[in-house]
Amino acid sequence: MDDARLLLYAGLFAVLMLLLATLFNILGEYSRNRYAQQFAHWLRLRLLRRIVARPYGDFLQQHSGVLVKKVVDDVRSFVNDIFLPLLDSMARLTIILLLVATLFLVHPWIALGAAGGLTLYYLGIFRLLSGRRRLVSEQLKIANRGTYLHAQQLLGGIKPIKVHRAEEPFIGKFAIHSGQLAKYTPWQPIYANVPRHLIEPLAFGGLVLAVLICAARGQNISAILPNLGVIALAGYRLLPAVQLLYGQFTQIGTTLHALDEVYDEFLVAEKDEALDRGSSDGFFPQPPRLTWERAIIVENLGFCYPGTARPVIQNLNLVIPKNTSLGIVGQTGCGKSTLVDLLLGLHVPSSGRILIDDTPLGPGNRRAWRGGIGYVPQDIFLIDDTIAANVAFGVPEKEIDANALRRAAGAAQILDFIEKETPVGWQTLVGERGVRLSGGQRQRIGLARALYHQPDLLILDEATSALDNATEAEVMRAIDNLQGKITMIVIAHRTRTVEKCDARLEMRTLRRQSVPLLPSTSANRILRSSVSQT
Ligand SMILES: Nc1ncnc2c1ncn2[C@@H]1O[C@H](COP(=O)(O)OP(=O)(O)OP(=O)(O)O)[C@@H](O)[C@H]1O
Repeated sequence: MDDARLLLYAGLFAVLMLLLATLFNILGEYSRNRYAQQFAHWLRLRLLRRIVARPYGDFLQQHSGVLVKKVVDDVRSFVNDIFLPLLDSMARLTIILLLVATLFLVHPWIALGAAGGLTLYYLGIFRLLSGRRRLVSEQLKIANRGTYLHAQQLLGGIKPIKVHRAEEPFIGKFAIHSGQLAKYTPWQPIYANVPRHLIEPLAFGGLVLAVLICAARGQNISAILPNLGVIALAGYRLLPAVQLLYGQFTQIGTTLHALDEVYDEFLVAEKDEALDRGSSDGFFPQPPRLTWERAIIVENLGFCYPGTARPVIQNLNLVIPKNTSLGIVGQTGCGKSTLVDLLLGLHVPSSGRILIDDTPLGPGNRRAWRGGIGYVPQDIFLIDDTIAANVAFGVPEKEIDANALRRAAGAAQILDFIEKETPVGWQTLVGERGVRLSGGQRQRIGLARALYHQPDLLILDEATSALDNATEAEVMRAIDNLQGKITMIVIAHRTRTVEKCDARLEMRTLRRQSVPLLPSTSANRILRSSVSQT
């Protein structure tokens, strides 16, 4: 084989090797990123399940924007700015150890000196800046929360904000946090790169100084040149690797707030009592609905919201026989919706209990209990989807029963509107929170949703308040048709809305806790008497 051919083969082999190395690099990078993103997906889901499994009361304490940020932004930040750099650091550390080991074989003292010097230098600067890094991390945590919270508040409440011409104050609140983000984020790369900026002149100056000292001592410079060459080569190979490792640790340090946010959520959810039992593993079973024959019995029920000293309900006793209706009236703020939330198993009573026949309502059976309840709240929550999806709420699209939809919509007096007045009938999109519907239409869709699953117990919390007199009369007629067939609890401000109910409970606002509440003349008795009247 002549020289030219040998050269050609060698060249081709070298190019092939380079291509292979590039391919491995690309594959390695893809696998690493894929692994990290799969981990992020797993973490997001797990975190979301944990959050959703928390008791309803917890959601009254925390803004949903902050929870959304945890699931979306903090997990992304944790994986991209902590987890991936940690993975990289392992690889980087291996390279550094290999370089030092190679150098050790060539020149042990120089290897030890370089390793020791660099370690001391980087550790020193890392420690020196630790306070600043913590501060930046803390400020970024607050600013991140603030931007999410205020953006959500501004865009979620756009109607009243426009009407009250309050755009600027709301944008101003957002701007404060956004400004903090802009102020503290640029420090992240600065802290990461400070040692690099310093070490280059330091290292070069050190080499020059070594040469000058040798020259001053009259040593032969050419004798130390090989050593200096080894030092320069070590520095040339080692420095970028050490610098990258340092940069990654610094990035981790300034993003620790994301880890805090994710970790805190797991800590809260880890506490057994903080989880909705039955979904404590983060999965939500769908047990068959609870069957009951006789009555819902409320025994000495008391409830006080967490963090408040004043009970909203105290010593309440009540029997709601199956297939009867109970009307609840009372002045605003007296606890009607709270009582309903207790009956729905959303709050845990502070005292007393609720029995379904003889079974106390509790963590073990509340999902089964809710399976048989149709509930129409004061504010109907509509998803940005079709009318069909909103009525069948939570039923997968393919499993939606068209007959059940029509039956429920008919009873809620909304069938004609859906089928004759909307552009594409059941497939019409309602817009974010149902903005394309009137208040009355939203309420009737809410009622249809409650009736879709043919509940055993129908709870209407001011369900007809947004309807005009004629429509309310129509809806009430439909509801009255259910009298005697299912159990109903009807909350209303207007007494005439509940006049056809079998029993009526008049609730009153409780006074201060120190005053003995509900003696024989208070709401309990009114309730008992009104129930026993029927
Ligand atoms: N999450 C909460 N934390 C603390 N207190 C609360 C909470 N929710 C409601 N309250 C208080 O509990 C009391 C009862 O509220 P609830 O909503 O049950 O009244 P309501 O009778 O349904 O009123 P309305 O007729 O106006 O709907 C009120 O004084 C209210 O301020």
